[in-house]
Amino acid sequence: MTKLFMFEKPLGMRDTLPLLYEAKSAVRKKMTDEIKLWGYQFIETPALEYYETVGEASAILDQQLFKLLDQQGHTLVLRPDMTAPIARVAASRLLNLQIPVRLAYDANVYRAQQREGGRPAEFEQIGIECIGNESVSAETESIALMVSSLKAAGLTEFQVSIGHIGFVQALFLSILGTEERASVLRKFLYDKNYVGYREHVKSLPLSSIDKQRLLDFLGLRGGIDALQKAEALMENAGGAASLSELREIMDQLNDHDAAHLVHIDLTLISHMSYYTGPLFEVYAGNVGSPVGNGGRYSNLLKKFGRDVPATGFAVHVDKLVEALGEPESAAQVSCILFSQERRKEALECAQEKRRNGIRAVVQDINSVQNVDRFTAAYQEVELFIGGKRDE
Ligand SMILES: N[C@@H](Cc1c[nH]c[nH+]1)C(=O)O
Repeated sequence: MTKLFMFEKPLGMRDTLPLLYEAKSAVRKKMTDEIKLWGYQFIETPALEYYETVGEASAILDQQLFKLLDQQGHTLVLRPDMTAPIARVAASRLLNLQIPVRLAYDANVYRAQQREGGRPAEFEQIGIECIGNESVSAETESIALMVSSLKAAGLTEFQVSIGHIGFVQALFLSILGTEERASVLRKFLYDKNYVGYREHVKSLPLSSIDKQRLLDFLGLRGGIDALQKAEALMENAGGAASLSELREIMDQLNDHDAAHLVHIDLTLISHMSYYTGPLFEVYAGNVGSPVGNGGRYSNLLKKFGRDVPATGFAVHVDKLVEALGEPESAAQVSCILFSQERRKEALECAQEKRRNGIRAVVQDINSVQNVDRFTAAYQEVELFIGGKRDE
């Protein structure tokens, strides 16, 4: 008997059919090859982690975690990102061997979704983490490698925005006084709800000068001149160090020949609350949300007993594939149809093709119901049917 909902999947879960699978694996190969060329080492970690350690460190809303219980009664989570599991591995083992350590990953992560038709709850990220590197050059390398791996994947049109959470915090706290008020404004920025932000600022019990500063803050985007405007807006609010870090990063990106792809956006706020310094996002084509993002997180490793800063990025593979557009064509596959008496010839023909890197399907014609429909999916059809031809 057919069960109701037999073909349904849990909210946010998706199947990957052949065409998309091919596109993803091509992108995956190009990106991971590029990351390896920069000396990063790929690692794998389990999909399930303890809630109390990695789950809490992951800095994502609790309601977005998939939780379950193991046989011993411990709460487990499906990892919502790879940064926290990598911090766990690095802190427990790898940092004893080398500092800084450069690690990379290609893994599925899980974030529960509240609504139907929304975002995927399981998706693939390719990314890196550079752990224990104190200097600004770690951020620059992270951005430059993200740019380089996106280019390697074939992406030509994209824009990186870079901001600094330290600057936002310093400015907001100096004007608003409390973290609670600052967090309300940050939420508007995170949602990119600038109308809501403006309305909220106007309703605050502040001097008109301070209100204007908070409104002018929204304009701190663009080229290097945005940093000058930010300096003017700061009025001793602190945050000068953040701005000079950004200046330094932009300067260094010139040497990586990537500065033209990066612009300043001091209003940038991430969904990840562990960022402590520069943070960035990359947008491409007409994909509505970032294809990748990253930044510096200085306090995460402390949760695993190692007080070192780190930085990294992750690219959302499905969004990258979406930005790259439809693949030109499906993979080329030859179809070799045979009847029993010529099976050997058919197999030899297939072997020869495969040796030359050509994909080949070998199919007994007796099991094909409709030859035209079956062969329509293949680029080339060869027949080994009937009595052997006299050579
Ligand atoms: N883990 C972050 C991306 C990142 C990697 N390293 C630093 N940040 C995310 O999923 O959004």
